[in-house]
Amino acid sequence: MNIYGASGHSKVIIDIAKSNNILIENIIDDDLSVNEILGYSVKHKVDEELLASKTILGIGNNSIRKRVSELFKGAIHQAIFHHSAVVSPFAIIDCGTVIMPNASINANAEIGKHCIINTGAIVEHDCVLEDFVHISPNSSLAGGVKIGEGTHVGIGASVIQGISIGKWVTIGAGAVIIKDIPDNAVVVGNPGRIIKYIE
Ligand SMILES: CC(=O)SCCNC(=O)CCNC(=O)[C@H](O)C(C)(C)COP(=O)(O)OP(=O)(O)OC[C@H]1O[C@@H](n2cnc3c(N)ncnc32)[C@H](O)[C@@H]1OP(=O)(O)O
Repeated sequence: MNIYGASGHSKVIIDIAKSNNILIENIIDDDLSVNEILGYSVKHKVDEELLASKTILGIGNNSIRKRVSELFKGAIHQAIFHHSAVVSPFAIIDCGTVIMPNASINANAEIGKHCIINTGAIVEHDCVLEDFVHISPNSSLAGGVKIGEGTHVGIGASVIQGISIGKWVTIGAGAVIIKDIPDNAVVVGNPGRIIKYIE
């Protein structure tokens, strides 16, 4: 497996690979100042061979992860799960998605491509997450929540059952979402209130 990006997020991906005995073949980053991560050397050459190879994107920022994914010409590594994550056999998890330690994904949840379900996050039954979503550590989605492309749910946030959250929304740390949220909104607090929109 290749990992593109040598960030903090990549460190946890390396942990997951090691926990599953997945061989890490290359770690690549276009930042020439980054030469090593957790004892692995970092390469900088992004060539056609790499872009045709199955790769996990170690990029935490959702919009940058989307932009970089478009370079990979359909070569996406399967989803990877830390061995401590609990993933229902009735859940559907698409390629490139990373499920961090102690996360739980319950029955009939559907998670798109290149999502991050971070440490200890809970995605309850019947949730539907589009591509490039990030559910931060210790945040919880109750049953049947829908989340649009590129949305970031901040650390420790909660979303009650049946809520629809739009695309490219930012939910602040610790927010409690009890109403539907439109695209591009930034929401904070309990109950969650929209403070601005970011295109
Ligand atoms: C493994 C990992 O590290 S995963 C990464 C996890 N990271 C996160 O969860 C980060 C989530 N980000 C946040 O919570 C941010 O504060 C954001 C995105 C909501 C807002 O950030 P900014 O756009 O920079 O807003 P800014 O800091 O200027 O705050 C604007 C207002 O909202 C308030 N505010 C910001 N964040 C929050 C929050 N989480 N809860 C309550 N109020 C908040 C500020 O106090 C400020 O209020 P004021 O105008 O009355 O002074």
